[in-house]
Amino acid sequence: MKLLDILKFSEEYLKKYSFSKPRLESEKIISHVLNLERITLYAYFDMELNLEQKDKIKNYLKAMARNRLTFDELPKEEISLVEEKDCSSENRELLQKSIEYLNKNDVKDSKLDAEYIFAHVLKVKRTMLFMNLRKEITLKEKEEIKDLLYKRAKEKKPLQYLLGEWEFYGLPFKVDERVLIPRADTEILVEQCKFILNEIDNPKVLDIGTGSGAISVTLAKEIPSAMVLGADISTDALEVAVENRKINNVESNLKFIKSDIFSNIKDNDYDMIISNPPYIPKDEYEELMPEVKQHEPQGALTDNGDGYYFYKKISEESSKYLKDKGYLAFEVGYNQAHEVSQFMKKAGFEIIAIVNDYSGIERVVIGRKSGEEDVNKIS
Ligand SMILES: C[S@@+](CC[C@H](N)C(=O)[O-])C[C@H]1O[C@@H](n2cnc3c(N)ncnc32)[C@H](O)[C@@H]1O
Repeated sequence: MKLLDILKFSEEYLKKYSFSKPRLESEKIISHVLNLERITLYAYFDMELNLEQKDKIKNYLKAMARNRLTFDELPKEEISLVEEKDCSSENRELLQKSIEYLNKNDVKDSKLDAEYIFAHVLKVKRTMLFMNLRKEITLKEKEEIKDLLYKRAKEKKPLQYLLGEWEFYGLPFKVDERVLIPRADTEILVEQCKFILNEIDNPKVLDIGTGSGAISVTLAKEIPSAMVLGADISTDALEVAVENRKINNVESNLKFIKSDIFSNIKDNDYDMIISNPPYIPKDEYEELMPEVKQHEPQGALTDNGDGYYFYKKISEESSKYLKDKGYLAFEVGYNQAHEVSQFMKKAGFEIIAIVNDYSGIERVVIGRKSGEEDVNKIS
């Protein structure tokens, strides 16, 4: 398109919006974009405009029409919006190449992971990424993206550790290699426990193997009247849990304690004991994908045995720490629900719910301690 054509187009456009001097306004826009004196424009009528110049002129026209303002009246913010180089296509291409790189390196959710990495570096929400691709990605940001992509593709570092944070039950959690990454399955455990705890006045809850504090923090946040104690054998994990307590502002009703299962637990009046313990059998642990095996803490994943050590131990000892009719709630691994229920029944718990996860796998087992009367009946 030649300069004269764009001048005519611009004049017609402004006429449609009833601008009083459409020709003059058009000349002002064009001379500004081409960095020419307005009175010399006629000498360049045959000049071909490039795509960027044409886009800029059109964007000025749109801004003037939208705001009902002349070129001289446009506010600074509108001008900088138009002047900003639109890097969308360049940035989309970079994103696409990044997805392909992750794909080639066997990263399963390559598209999602690349989008999360871009959003993290550009400091925007992933859902808002595409609206934020106009701006130029700086060299420093590109280097950061490259580094994260490499770690994800070659070192198989989980996305959550790369980002340093992850959402659980809609709440923000700091995560790093000191703790297990909170899983969506565990949200089902939290949801079920919440239903029960909401029916109890000022419930007292113990979370064994608290890790990042995902379960403890969420329950303390969701049920402000609850008093929650999160226990873990790992000092490293407890440090992260303390940070997450602060991030989520639940310091008043959540405490943490270092404890080897019940070794440091003193109170015997809990309304509920919850645990998502290490439940992967040793032989299955060896087969885990590199993301999990090489990066997540081994002590959070496996009991180095048949996978039932913690269920058995916690079931046997929980009664001492629970009120009568108190609850014991477990997250369980694939095919473990039946065996875990047996341990719980043997220890005097009535199974009140077995809940499936989103894939239809039995994921949560909840039991209730028999009251004194029931215990008498059994004995
Ligand atoms: C599967 S992770 C669960 C983490 C967190 N509760 C969650 O659901 O995301 C198990 C946790 O149990 C802890 N753990 C392992 N052995 C333990 C023990 N003997 N006593 C207490 N906690 C233990 C690990 O350090 C780890 O944080």
